[in-house]
Amino acid sequence: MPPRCPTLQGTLTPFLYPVFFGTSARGSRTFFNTSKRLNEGATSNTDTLEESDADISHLNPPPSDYSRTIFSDKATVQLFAGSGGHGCISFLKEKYIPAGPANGGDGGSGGNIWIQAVRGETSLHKLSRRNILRAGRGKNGQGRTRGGVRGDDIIIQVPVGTVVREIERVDPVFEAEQRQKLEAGRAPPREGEEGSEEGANPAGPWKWDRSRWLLYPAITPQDIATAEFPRLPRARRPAIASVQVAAPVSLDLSVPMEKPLLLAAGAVGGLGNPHFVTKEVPRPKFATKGESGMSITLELELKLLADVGLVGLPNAGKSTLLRAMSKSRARVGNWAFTTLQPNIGTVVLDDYRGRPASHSKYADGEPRINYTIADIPGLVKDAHLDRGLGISFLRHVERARVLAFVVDLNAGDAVTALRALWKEVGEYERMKIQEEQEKSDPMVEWSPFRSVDEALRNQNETIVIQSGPNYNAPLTPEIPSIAAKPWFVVATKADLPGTQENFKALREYVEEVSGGHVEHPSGREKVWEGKVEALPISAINGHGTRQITELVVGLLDD
Ligand SMILES: Nc1nc2c(ncn2[C@@H]2O[C@H](COP(=O)(O)OP(=O)(O)OP(=O)(O)O)[C@@H](O)[C@H]2O)c(=O)[nH]1
Ligand SMILES: [Mg+2]
Repeated sequence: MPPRCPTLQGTLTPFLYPVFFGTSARGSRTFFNTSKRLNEGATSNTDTLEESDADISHLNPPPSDYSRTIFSDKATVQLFAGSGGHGCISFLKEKYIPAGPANGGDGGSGGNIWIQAVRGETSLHKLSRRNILRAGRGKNGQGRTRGGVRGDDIIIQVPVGTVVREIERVDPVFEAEQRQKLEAGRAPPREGEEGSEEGANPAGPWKWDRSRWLLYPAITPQDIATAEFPRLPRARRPAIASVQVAAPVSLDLSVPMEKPLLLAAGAVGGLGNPHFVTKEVPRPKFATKGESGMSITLELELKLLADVGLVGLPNAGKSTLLRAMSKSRARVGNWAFTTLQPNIGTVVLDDYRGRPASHSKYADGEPRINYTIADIPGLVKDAHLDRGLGISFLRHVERARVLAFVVDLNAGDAVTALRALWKEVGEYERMKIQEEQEKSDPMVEWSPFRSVDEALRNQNETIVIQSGPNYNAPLTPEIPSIAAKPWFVVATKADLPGTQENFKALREYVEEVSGGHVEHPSGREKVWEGKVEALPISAINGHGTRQITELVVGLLDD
């Protein structure tokens, strides 16, 4: 493993504050030497870029250079799995066989709905605009025992980092199963008492159920009245339903998926008339209709997965920093709330032009070639009381592995700003824990009486109080506390005059926090115990960004 942030003390942007680092000439040599050592002779493209002011026009861009991306991090969608096609009523008819046997095919099953987290997607805006997604309906069966064609499937592709929660589910097959169970357990009617409203005697004969049976077109109303139907087949599920995500859906899609996951299986098709051939009824003039597809309402929430999350007050210079470190074209402006939605930038460590620019490795041993930074709208004081844009955007940095607190050295006391930021982060965490607790509070399941009769007999009303979390598949991994994440402070606008004192005070404060001499700004007990760095930078000139990369790579490797 490479030494973590090897000579950070010696390389702390000496060109910004030479006073802190001895003479400027010695300081800059140290910087280049360190870079050389770190890169082991790598082509110093980045060095030259960073140290010269040649290509910094993109850091203070004209409005034409902003990219405007459509972004949405929340969506509620209603999914309809495909209904099954109807069975067919048909009879063989050939030259010398005028009235042959039944040969109607079964209906095709409805389309399934899948979900897959993929790398290319970055936002949920397509889903939030659609709202309703319907898989294809299965086609009806045909004569000559030809089955209906399956309905078209839908694959919902979402960005990596999407959390999916179920809000509502209507599953006709489940309801039919419950009804059948209920009927099976029902006490036989007492003497002199009428049967149920369906008039179904368990032993038959059964009457026509309009919603389930399909009749031969030539059948007359008299035929229907007198005809006896066989018992309705049980509600069926397709075989693929066995791999369906267990209800209620609760998924955390935090890695790209090779194969999609089945959310809702399409319903099975109806049965053709050959299924109902008996000795008494050799030519049945009925078939069953396809099952109706289930519908699920899902709430999707995107929590961006970046390695570094930038947390700062509005106008602190977060977006400029992102532009300085990556190819992001985030909007920059000298007013608060320039950024209205999160931006992600990728810092390339290895541009494949020479030897690798870092010896950093991912957990699986692969060399790290880049890392990502998330820039979010600025937090204001009392953001947790819904001031400014609120703290909802913090969920995008909540999952970042490293937090970078961006403090403007030219906007008042930097220590106060840093403490205010930590306070908002702490409030966000407190609210989140409270929300999680509410979610896992006991749920009451209540199935009411279905008829006056049941109420009089006091049957079938059940109240089940489930204890513990109601999600039986809690895929959401345990997220470590935000205060336990590695963090550092980026002090921006260090190029402006009169910022030195402010930075000095900030650095002293941060050192005291690291040494445990003052209370951690989050006010929490369990906090990250590493050494907190404060890096002075001038993002607008591209100065000091390399130190951030060195520090981040070291922290990511830990
Ligand atoms: N002098 C100087 N100005 C800077 C520096 N970094 C950013 N600025 C300026 O500060 C202003 C705000 O920069 P932004 O990057 O838009 O700030 P932000 O934190 O993203 O702001 P919001 O998105 O509104 O939260 C812009 O006018 C930048 O040009 C710096 O290092 N030095
Ligand atoms: Mg911004």
